[in-house]
Amino acid sequence: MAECRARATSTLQRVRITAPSRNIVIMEYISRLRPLSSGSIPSDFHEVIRFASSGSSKRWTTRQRRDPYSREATLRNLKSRAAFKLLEIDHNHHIFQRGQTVVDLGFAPGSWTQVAVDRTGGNGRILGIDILPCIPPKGASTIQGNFLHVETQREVKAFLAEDSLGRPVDRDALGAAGEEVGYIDLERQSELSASSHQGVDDIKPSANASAGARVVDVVLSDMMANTSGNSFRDHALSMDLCNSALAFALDTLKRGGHFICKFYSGAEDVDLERRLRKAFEVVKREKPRASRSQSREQYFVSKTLKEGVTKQDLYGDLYDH
Ligand SMILES: C[S@@+](CC[C@H](N)C(=O)[O-])C[C@H]1O[C@@H](n2cnc3c(N)ncnc32)[C@H](O)[C@@H]1O
Repeated sequence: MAECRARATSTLQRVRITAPSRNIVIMEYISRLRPLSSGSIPSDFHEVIRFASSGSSKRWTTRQRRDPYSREATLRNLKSRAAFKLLEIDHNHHIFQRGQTVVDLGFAPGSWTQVAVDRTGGNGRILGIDILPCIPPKGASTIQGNFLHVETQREVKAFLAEDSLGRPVDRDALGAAGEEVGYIDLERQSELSASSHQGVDDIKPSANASAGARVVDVVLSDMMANTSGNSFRDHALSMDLCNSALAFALDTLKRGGHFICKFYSGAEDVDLERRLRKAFEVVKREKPRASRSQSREQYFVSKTLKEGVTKQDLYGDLYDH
């Protein structure tokens, strides 16, 4: 069954890559005309954090209203309060630089993606993946699919291997300077180009796509399904997601690249930490202040991929696809 479905909304362009097994459709946000101004992402976010309380109100809505991170996220046009976790991690560990390629696993609703777009200076290459359908934040491309499925990961690698995909788009190439290009124009343009030359609908993955091109500077994973209340089950699922994300990162990160992943603490997180230490120069556990104190979530911040480490070194043939 196709996991990645075609979706189109205004200012989105449909891009088809011919994957080995089937056609997939990826949403590429073509309108990089108005990247987030740096003023949209709080540089004074620690001021917000200072006012945070761990206050436990009974009702979620009341909690949201009282939560300074939620209020601040709304004011700053951020998709969710989760942005403040990544902002704190970046503040402490200096993850992002201008022009980087960033893969954001479990991106929806998109606040980490917004931070990545902003922190890479509006000219980075940002790709989000989520099992849920979600409109890409401005300046990012997204793929909908279950990241635990081999096919989804192949599609992500095929996208990354095509250097032209997900890059900032030249406004003048799309329409007259200063003019907003609408969805219908983009659709029409896409139809026209498909008939006249090799357009985005005909791009074949490069030969190195399935081998995993090492073009990524940062892999983020905030993936987690809704918690079930069964802490053993939640921990086990979280470990599956983290290990899958790490195996992917080892295939796609450049040497010196960084990997940040959320995990639900439990008996097996020491095994994950051991693997991370084999692969990265620096590994830290973080509990950002925006992470609710009653939640078992924590983050591994792993910096500087060591030379020559492969997923086979850490997992044998477990993720051999
Ligand atoms: C906590 S949310 C991420 C929030 C996001 N970082 C943000 O800032 O908006 C976790 C996301 O992981 C996604 N997710 C969970 N399991 C997944 C899977 N197997 N494949 C892809 N996405 C998954 C969920 O759909 C959800 O959107």
